[in-house]
Amino acid sequence: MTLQFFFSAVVGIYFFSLLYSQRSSQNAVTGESKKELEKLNALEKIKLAEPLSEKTRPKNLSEIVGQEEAVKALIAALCGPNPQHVLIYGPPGVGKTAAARLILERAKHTACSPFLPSAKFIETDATTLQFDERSIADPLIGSVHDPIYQGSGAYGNAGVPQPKPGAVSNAHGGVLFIDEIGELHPIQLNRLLKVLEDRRVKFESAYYASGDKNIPLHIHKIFRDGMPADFRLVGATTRNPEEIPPALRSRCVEIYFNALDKNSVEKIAENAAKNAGVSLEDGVCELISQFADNGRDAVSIIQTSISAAATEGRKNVTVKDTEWVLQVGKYQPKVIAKCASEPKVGVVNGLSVANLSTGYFMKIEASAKKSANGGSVSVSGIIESEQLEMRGRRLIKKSTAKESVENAVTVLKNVFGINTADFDIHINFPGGIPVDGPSAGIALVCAVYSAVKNIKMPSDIALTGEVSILGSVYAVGGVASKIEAAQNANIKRVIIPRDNYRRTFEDLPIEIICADNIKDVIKICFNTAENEGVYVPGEKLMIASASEVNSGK
Ligand SMILES: Nc1ncnc2c1ncn2[C@@H]1O[C@H](COP(=O)(O)OP(=O)(O)OP(=O)(O)O)[C@@H](O)[C@H]1O
Repeated sequence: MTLQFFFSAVVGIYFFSLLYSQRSSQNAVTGESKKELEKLNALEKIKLAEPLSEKTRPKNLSEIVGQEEAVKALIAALCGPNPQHVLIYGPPGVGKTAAARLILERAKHTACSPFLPSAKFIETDATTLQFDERSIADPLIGSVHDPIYQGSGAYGNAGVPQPKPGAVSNAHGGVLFIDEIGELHPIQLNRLLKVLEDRRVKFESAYYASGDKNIPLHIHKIFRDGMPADFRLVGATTRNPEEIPPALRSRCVEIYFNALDKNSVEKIAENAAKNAGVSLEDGVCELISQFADNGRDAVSIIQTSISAAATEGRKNVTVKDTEWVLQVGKYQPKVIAKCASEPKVGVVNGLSVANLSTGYFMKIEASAKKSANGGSVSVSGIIESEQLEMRGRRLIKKSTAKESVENAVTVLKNVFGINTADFDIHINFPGGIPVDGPSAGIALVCAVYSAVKNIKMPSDIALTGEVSILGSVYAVGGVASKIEAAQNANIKRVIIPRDNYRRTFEDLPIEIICADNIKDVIKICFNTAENEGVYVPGEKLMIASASEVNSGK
């Protein structure tokens, strides 16, 4: 009896002290939490003014400058009754993110759109989405927090696995924007594609048992049916289309954003100042456009100029303010290549393109010296090879420009009977512009032809087109962007492959001439009064008018 009483007393004291320590630790936690909550509320009350970056941001799609076609394509893809997934290509800072943000707002105001007013725009960046092989934490797709990782939380103690939604579920019913989507790990991309297919995320856990009564109903439902993830994907990338996995490309509408021209950069600076409620002295926008490579640079220069003016209590930005910003920011003026005013021997205007959307005007130079030693061909100014990161693989690509030079030399032999072994030929690509070899084909033939024959190449013509070793001219990519680059360089005529011709080119303020064969190209370029008497292959013709050539006469 005494022993029984003793044991009951010990057990009683044990449970009392356990209860007491639980109560006191609960009190301590509640007290600590109260203090933290007060601190958080105090932080919430502190508000700085709206950041300039938000004030200056475009407020609607009409403020997205220089991307009219791309914005039209975005509206078609996302604002109709059946929105599609979209992949946006384009250089950095040209409005891809800004346009994607605004497109959902437009869709919400379109009667036939399935996006509800509450639809969310979830933004994430693939470069910050770390890939976790064990899927313990996956901010993109979501993950299951197994009890072992939850510690002593309520679910952890009860042995309940907890599914955590990722960005794909947070975007349910809205748009998921993934910047730099080309940087996603291949396994992350495969998981994303599966979600696009199923429109929900399926979770698995070794801790889940369908008959476990401890597990709450909502968790049973998630494991059984998956978590909803019906959204439209908008991926943006600065990479080239061929570097993006075909499985992703085939599920998306592909839209191209252009590099911005001088006028667009000026307009962006002007709009940013207007949105910030600041006036600009004449010449500020013009000055910015000489230094800013893209819209982001323009806005950033404007923002700092506004801040500089504000330190003196002004709401107007002067040219001096901006000059100071450019000087302290070590901005360098952009070099905009223009065509030469005089024709020259061996100097040809070429056109190239990056991302299929950014055209470049570039010079190609050739010299040919008589050789007594069997001749030689050398090339300078090109990158010999480039390394591509492609879905986890590293590829080394040989320069296609070098191969094109070899093709051009063969064309001179095969088509024009020129013995190139009589010359030391040097071809130079000045300016460090990326050269897409095949499309420089016809320009290369003209450069070497001009150098070998010692006849001048007109300075107002630019060329793009691939040439076969038998002289046919083949279609190339990015012709519209190349023509735009030619216009900016004050070019008057552009020779393009006939298969690249589009009716819309008729409305351009620049003459577009189509060619099927390299002989046509040589006639157009060299059969000029200035070259009278110089050998030009084929019968001697007057330069055909653009309409004659374009209609194939
Ligand atoms: N075409 C444009 N029209 C209007 N504003 C622009 C344009 N391009 C850039 N901007 C301005 O620059 C800011 C940054 O541009 P944005 O983030 O949209 O570029 P991005 O193309 O998405 O670049 P990145 O690939 O580096 O993310 C925008 O918030 C906007 O203020």
